Amino acid sequence: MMIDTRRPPIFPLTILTGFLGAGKTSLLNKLLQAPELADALVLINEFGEVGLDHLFVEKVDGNLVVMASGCLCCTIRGDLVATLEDLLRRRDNNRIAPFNRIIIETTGLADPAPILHTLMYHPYFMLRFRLDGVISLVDAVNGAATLDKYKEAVKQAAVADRLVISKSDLLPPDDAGLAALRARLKALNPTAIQLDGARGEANPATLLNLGLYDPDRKIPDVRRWLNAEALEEPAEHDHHHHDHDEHEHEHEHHHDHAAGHDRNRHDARIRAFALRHPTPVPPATIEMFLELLRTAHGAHLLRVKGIIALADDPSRPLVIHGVQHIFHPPVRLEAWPDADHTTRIVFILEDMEPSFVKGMWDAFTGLAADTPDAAALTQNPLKVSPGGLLA
Ligand SMILES: Nc1nc2c(ncn2[C@@H]2O[C@H](COP(=O)(O)OP(=O)(O)OP(=O)(O)O)[C@@H](O)[C@H]2O)c(=O)[nH]1
Repeated sequence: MMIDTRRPPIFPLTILTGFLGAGKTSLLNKLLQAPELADALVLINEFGEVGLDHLFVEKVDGNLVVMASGCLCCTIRGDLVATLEDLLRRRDNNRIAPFNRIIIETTGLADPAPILHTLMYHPYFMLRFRLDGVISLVDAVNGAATLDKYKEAVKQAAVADRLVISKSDLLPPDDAGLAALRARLKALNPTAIQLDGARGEANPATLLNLGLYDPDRKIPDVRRWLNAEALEEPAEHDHHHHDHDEHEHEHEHHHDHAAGHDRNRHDARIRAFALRHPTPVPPATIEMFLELLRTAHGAHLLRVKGIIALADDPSRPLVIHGVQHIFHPPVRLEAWPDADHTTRIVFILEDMEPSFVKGMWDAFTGLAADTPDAAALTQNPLKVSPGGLLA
C-alpha cells in the first residue's frame, strides 16, 4: 500500500470489448485520431477490415505502427501476455516510444473475465498497470439477440464500466427495441454509464481515466468510479421482471455448462448489488471477508469495487478492486473524496445471490455475530493466513 518509488510508473489499462461486429474497430478508428491517445499503446487482434491503415504514419516493425495521434498500435501475435511483455521490455529499453497507457481490444467472442484475470494475475503486470476501465460495445440493432444467444456477450456487458451502444443511427430515435435494450443493460449492470456511440458520446473524455489513477487528482473520484448510487435508487433490481424476449435458443445449451435453473436467460445469472455499511470496520474483518470471498467464491465475482472505512483510521479509506479471485493491491487513500464516509462495495455476481454475500458480510462485521453462520464462517479452514490481502 505504500508507494514504492523504486517501481516503474503504473499505467492505466483499458479493455475494449464487445461482440463480433459490435463496432470495436470503428470506435478505435475514431479514438486513435484523438490527441488524448498520443501516449497510448493500443493492442488489437488484427488491423481490421474497417481499416486503420489510413491512420498509420510509420511502421516500427511488422506488427507495430505509429498512428497519426502519435500513439503506438500493435497487433497481437499469438499470446497477449507474450506480446505485452515484449512491448513493456522494448519500452523500458527505449526501443519504442514511452507509452503511458494501454488499450486492449479483445476478440468479440471473448469472455472478458479470464482476460482480466490473466492480466491482473500476472506478477509483473500487476506492478506495471492498473485496470482503468472496461468498455463494452453493444450493437443497438443486434445486441438483444446476441445477449440472448451468448453468455460471453452478457458477461462483456456485466463487467463493463462504460457501455457504448453502437449503430443507434440505424434505428429511429424512439425505437422501442433500443429502449428495451437499454433497460436490459441497466438491469444487468446498473453502475455502468451508457453512452450512445453514434451520437458522439464515446470519446476520450468519457472513456478514459475511469479508474482511480487520475494523475491530476490527489484524491481520486471514488464516487464516479463506484457509481454505487445507481444500484441504490430502487430497493432491489430484479432481472426476472425485465423479460421482454421469451424466445428459446437451442444452442445456448452449448455454452451453459452450469446447471442454472434458467438456461435461457443468461442475464438472470448475473446480479449486481451494492453493500453499504454505516460504521468503520476492523482491518482484520475486511481481510477475512475478502479472503474468504475470493478464495471460496472467486469464480462468482465478476467484479468487485469498493471504498471501505477502516476502524484503525477511519479518515483514510481503503479502496478495493477485484475481478474473480484476483484483487489489485488495495490502496489506502489519504482522505475521503467527498462527504460520504460510509463503506460501499459494489458487486457484480454470477450464479450467486446478493443475499449470500450480504449474509457473509453481516456475519463478519458482527451484525449477526451470534448466528451459527458467523461461527462457521470464521472457523473456515480457508481463513486468512498472515501476509494476506492487506499485508
Ligand atoms: N451505422 C453504423 N455502423 C457502424 C457503427 N459502428 C460500427 N458500424 C459498422 O459495423 C460493422 C462492424 O464494425 P467493426 O468496427 O468492424 O466491429 P468490430 O466489433 O470491430 O468487429 P469484429 O472485429 O469482427 O469483432 C462495420 O461495417 C462498421 O462500419 C455505428 O455506430 N453505426
